[in-house]
Amino acid sequence: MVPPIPVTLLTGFLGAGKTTLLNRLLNDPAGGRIAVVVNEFGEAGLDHDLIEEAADDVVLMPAGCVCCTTRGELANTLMSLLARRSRQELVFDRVVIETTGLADPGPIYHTLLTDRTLAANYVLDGIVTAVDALLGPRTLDRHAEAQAQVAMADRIVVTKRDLASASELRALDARLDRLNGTAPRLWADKGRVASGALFGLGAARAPMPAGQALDWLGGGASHPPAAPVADPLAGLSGLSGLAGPRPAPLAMPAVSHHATDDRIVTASVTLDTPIPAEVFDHWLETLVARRGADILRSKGIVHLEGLPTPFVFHGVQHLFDQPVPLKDWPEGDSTSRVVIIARDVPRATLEQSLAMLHLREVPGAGLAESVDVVELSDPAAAGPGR
Ligand SMILES: Nc1nc2c(ncn2[C@@H]2O[C@H](COP(=O)(O)OP(=O)(O)OP(=O)(O)O)[C@@H](O)[C@H]2O)c(=O)[nH]1
Repeated sequence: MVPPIPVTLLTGFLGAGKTTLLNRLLNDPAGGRIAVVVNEFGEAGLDHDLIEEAADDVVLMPAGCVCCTTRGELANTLMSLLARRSRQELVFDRVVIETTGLADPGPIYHTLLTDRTLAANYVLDGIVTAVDALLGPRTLDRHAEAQAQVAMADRIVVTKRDLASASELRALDARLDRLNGTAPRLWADKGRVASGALFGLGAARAPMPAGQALDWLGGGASHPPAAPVADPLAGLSGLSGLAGPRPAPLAMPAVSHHATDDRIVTASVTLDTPIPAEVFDHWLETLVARRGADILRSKGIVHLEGLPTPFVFHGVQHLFDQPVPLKDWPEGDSTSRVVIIARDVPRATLEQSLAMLHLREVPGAGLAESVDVVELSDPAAAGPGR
């Protein structure tokens, strides 16, 4: 079977430096040959004009925002890329979709997953979000889209470092920690990042080594990108936001106290014993049914009862890619770890939901209500996350 083509979603607010980054990525040998999908916002087609290399491999989509008005168009564009590839008119190993600054990555991911032909031929490699070191904080104050782009990211690239003071950089760093403590962070110098740092992020569907999965699940904020985790157990325990049996060298960031960032909340759980499959399914179904639209990212390494190795799962909003089996997992280790990043869901609600994973069987109606349903089903309860 031909392996699916990895797709990178390059997102970030207007002017954050996406095109500058993309121009560098096109020259990164680690990326192989890259087909680029960009879209015009307005009529200028500015991005297209700015992309210097690989002109034949750049596909310009019609005007409109890639996340909503042109979802069908995006599907058509990706299909046309496939057709041109099979006719050997285009040769490429991966696709980068540069979204407009206002785009929410969720619907694009939706397109990739739900169109049967696209899903068979493409797989999301990762979401890369550019954040402007100088203007980023103000943008985050004002635009929920910018917060969502950060919260959903697998990698955050801070751009224009040369324009910000050391204290501004520290403040931004702390803020990004709060919005997304699980995505490794790097700095781009006029678009330059370490070779390969933005590709092969682990969301792609392939058996994944344990260390890589842990890195993907979140090694904590770091720049340069986090080194592979030498001791998978240490990495895993360190990601827990809850008290665990092991020390937590990479503790989850504290919940934001900034007024606007309070809308984005991360909660996580670590479990030492395998989870009954029905409990896991029930938990996920309940969460998605009640809060699917508010779940920006969910990811985890999950050890189910009766299975020899854990698998990696990840989702954007209510959509989930195929679970990926993990290889090289330490024998005898049954640790599971699940992280949820949500918007407008109280932290206590997320933690209550995650607590369901400790159950040994699917709760009956009475227990379900006491554990999660009351909170989860009550949108009025969704105030600023705590
Ligand atoms: N000083 C400085 N300027 C940068 C850096 N990276 C990008 N820029 C500048 O920032 C401006 C915006 O960069 P773009 O790459 O066009 O940003 P974009 O996110 O693609 O912009 P839109 O497509 O309009 O959303 C350009 O003038 C870049 O030259 C950097 O590291 N330092």
